[in-house]
Amino acid sequence: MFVLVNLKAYDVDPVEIATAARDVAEESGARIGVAPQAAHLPAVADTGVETWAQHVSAVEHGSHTGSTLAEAVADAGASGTLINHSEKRLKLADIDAAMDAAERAGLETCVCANNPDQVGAVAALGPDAVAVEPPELIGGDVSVASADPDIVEDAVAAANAVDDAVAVYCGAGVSTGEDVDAAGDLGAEGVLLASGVAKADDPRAVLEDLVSPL
Ligand SMILES: O=C[C@H](O)COP(=O)(O)O
Repeated sequence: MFVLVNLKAYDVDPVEIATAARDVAEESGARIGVAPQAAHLPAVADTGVETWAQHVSAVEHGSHTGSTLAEAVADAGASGTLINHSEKRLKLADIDAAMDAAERAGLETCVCANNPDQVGAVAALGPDAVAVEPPELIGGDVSVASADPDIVEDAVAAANAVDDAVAVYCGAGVSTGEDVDAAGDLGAEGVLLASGVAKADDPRAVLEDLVSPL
């Protein structure tokens, strides 16, 4: 199971969380990634943790002020990127172009989707992974695996029907090892989470708990 921690725009110390994630990954052998703000990518990558971008734009080098260029993200130390997060949604054509940009830059891709139908649609574009996240559960206290297990199983089925090489992650409300375990039981190969770590008093303890069943 991959545990991918998205720091969104939370008021956190990204290096402190990245350092904790690196240590917990090393101690447990679990795969943990951290996706900070784009400006924090180099500092987070310098800790040695697996570093992801939260977004890349559907652009190449050129006159694209304000964009997040995939090549710049890779130069900053990221090895992967989220695309189409529920809080940064794109049109299908732009998801496709952002994936092209990520692949051009050598970034692993995880395309987010709200439901199994969208999972099937974006799986057809050939990302490395898709992450299903019901928007109404994002930021809440109840894990998607408990609140809506069917959506995870249906997302796995939808992705497999299109391309069984595409890994399926799930997210929203994940904050404990029990949640990670339940997600795995439903067929997910990873979890995408944010507030459970970013808003915790002790992020390292949460990370330790998250990987405890792995
Ligand atoms: O990127 C992470 C997801 O939106 C889940 O966020 P959450 O763990 O705060 O529910």
